[in-house]
Amino acid sequence: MTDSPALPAPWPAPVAPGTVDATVTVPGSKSVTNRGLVLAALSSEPGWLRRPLRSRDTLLMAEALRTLGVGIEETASSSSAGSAGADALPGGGEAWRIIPAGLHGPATVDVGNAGTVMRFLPPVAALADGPIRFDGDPRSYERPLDGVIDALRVLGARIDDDGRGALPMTVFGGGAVEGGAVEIDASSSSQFVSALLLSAPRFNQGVEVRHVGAALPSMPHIRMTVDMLRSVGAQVDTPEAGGEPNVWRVTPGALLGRDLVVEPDLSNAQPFLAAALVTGGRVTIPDWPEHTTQPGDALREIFTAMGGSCELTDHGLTFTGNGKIHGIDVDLSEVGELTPGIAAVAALADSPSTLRGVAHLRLHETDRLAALTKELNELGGDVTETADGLHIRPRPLHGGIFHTYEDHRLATAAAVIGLAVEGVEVENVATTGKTLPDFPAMWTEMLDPSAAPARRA
Ligand SMILES: O=C(O)C1=C[C@@H](OP(=O)(O)O)[C@@H](O)[C@H](O)C1
Ligand SMILES: C=C(OP(=O)(O)O)C(=O)O
Repeated sequence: MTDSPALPAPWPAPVAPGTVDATVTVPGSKSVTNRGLVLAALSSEPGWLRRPLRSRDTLLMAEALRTLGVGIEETASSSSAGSAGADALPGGGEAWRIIPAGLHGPATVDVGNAGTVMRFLPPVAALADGPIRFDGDPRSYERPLDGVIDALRVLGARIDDDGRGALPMTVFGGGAVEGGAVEIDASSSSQFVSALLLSAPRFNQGVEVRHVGAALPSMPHIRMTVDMLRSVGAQVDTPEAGGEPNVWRVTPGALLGRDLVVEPDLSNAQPFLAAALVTGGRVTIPDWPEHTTQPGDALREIFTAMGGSCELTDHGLTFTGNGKIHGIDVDLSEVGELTPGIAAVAALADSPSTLRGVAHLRLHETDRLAALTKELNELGGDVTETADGLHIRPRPLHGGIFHTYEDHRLATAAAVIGLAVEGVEVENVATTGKTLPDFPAMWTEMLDPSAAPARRA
């Protein structure tokens, strides 16, 4: 948890020159893009992903699928336009055309530090032919994967790991997975459940996943998995649809190639909405979906409870701050990825906050509870870790380096603090590239909309 000498100079987080008044177009959802890629790769016909997120996590997913034999091509705006060639991924066509093919090894998958890649792809690899090695950033070795590894073994896959139930590992794909019933403890990550459900239509017997153990976090992300599976023709039984609690069933069957438009990433909208709250200004996020399974939608309620108001219109979601920020006592277990941004706002509030239900954040990109506590306290804050969250007592803060631990959401949280506190410097702001590569420029543009043309020129 120290500075790396190789890192560039920290980014001076700009203090808000006044009340923010901006419209911020947020790129596509990481969670939708990576599910869309996996489902399209497993389909029986080509599909489209429009306005996909292009960030480290999604490019790693695309690259891994290509390594396994899937075609992913950059295209212009419509399906009648020709492909720009398979090597154009990181740049910017408007859509990806995904052409499923026989999945095969030998291959090596770099998961980076992407939970979606390290959890969603091993079941895909088990369906492939040949050995597929999984490796990633040092932190990926520490993030839990046992639920996926153990379940795949029960369902008929062969996996060699070093016995810790974590990366690095090799999946020896046998070209098919028998599937069937399996019990897992997914209390450390909902992504275990999502991972098994996403590939299950291709298992010989489909799957019945039963979660046993402490409460499951991030339920909206499991609903997102179920909705997206159904949208490509899969049959899924869920607890919500009158089934047994904590049991999901997927019937084997072919998946359809679809044309999917990716919603903006509502969790990445968070720092911009927070800017309206913190400065008493107004921020509009275009294309905010009326109905969504994204956890970021909960910000409408959470940030309204902390001050200000929001309105969803044809123009998008407009959040208007009123110059006051109130503390909050809230269970974030369903929306854990919002915790760093809520903690930042809470540190600037007029009363204490308690953020609960997020013990599993200790196993995210970094130990988020420890990192938030340390970094906010080093700026003069008064934050204590609880068994399952944070207690935040606002204090006058001062400037200093905010370390980010290769965690995109720590970096964006620091930028929110910097709006109100002079001299906050964000270490390794480039780590926002995990899900939002353009963050520093978007932030500057939000504070000074006249900067927009220069950036685009
Ligand atoms: O399935 C997904 O896309 C995600 C599920 C959640 O993971 P956990 O359940 O591990 O918190 C969330 O925090 C992560 O950012 C994305
Ligand atoms: C926890 C997160 O990511 P991952 O998909 O790597 O789990 C996150 O984006 O907040």
